[in-house]
Amino acid sequence: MQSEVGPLHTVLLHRPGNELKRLTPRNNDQLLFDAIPWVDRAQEEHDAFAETLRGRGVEVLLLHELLAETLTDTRARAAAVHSGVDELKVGTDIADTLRSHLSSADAPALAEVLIAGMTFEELPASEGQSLVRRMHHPHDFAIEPLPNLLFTRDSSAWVGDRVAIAALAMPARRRESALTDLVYAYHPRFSHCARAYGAHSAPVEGGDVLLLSPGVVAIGVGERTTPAGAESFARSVFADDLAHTVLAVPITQQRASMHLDTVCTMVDRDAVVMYPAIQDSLTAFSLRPRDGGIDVSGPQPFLTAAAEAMEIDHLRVIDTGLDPVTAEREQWEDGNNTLAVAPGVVVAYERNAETNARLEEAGIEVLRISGSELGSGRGGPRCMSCPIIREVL
Ligand SMILES: NC(=O)NCCC[C@H](N)C(=O)O
Repeated sequence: MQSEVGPLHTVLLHRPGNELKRLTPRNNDQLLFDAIPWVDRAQEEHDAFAETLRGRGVEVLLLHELLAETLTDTRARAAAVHSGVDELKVGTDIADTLRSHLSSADAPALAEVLIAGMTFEELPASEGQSLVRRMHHPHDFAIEPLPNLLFTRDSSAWVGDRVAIAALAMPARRRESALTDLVYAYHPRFSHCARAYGAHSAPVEGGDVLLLSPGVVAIGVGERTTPAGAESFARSVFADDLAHTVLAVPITQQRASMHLDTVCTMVDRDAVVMYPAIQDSLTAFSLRPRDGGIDVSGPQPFLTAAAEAMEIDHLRVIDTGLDPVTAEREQWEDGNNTLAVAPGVVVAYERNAETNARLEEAGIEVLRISGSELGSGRGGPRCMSCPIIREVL
């Protein structure tokens, strides 16, 4: 994977399932959703998203299916049971009960529990009633559900022929990368894939990683990816010879711009769609390998640093030309979060009518999908997809 826009060959999605049914007005903030999605409709929207990609010749892999296949491997099962049970949270008695329950579940059932979680009420009956079980509300989670698994972009990201397992910043999402890690480690399809970064490193989330051109990676640093994460990610891609320049891009630490791809995504070889409010203020530090270390220069304007590193005259910005209120509304609804399936062809939420119209005026083909329910987790087509293979441009 060397770019954001090379013809998309294979992508990893997660069709939302029962984990979304765990969301309530009491837990949605902690689980990073802004509303309570209508699950059947979210699934329909997601199916239509997958069909749009298949219609363009893209091979769609579904994470739940891959995980169930992975868990037929006994080593993967052992690691999965280990990662699913938090002994500090449930105490030793329940941890033992849970481990033996999960160890005896078949692969699809185990995959389902690891994704949808388990409440104390759903725990298998055991002898006696431990203090932990008696003091927890029956609807509290013994295993937390993973509703944000839908956003496959964030828990792993491919750079070149290597996969980076993200180190996720938010507690509600940390367990996601344990599952993607298992799939890449034990699923036969990935048995030969090499790693670029590890889940036990400083926080880096895939939504912050943009492959601007072969050898040039931009990393947003803000609410999720930390400066230390960007630095160690750069060290890792330099060591593996996957990049010659990493741009570390400070973004505002707030929910509306939680990842770099919420304000800027590539729509063509030399073009981005960008939230107008940040266009002039976005900056970047340029990191390059030097003498076994890292040389840091800047900061300079992001567009200048990007064009220089990409060796192009300038990076075209699709000037969405929106009034500030419309721009803010459409940015919040992931108007800037497009997924390119080929240079100049992107998938976007239909609701961002004005941004999409401006993309089309600039010559970009827009494949519209509906996302009224999918968007309640605050993520668009790019967030909901992890490209695995793109053709080289
Ligand atoms: N790349 C992205 O921007 N992903 C969207 C993640 C949304 C999710 N609810 C989160 O807060 O992490």
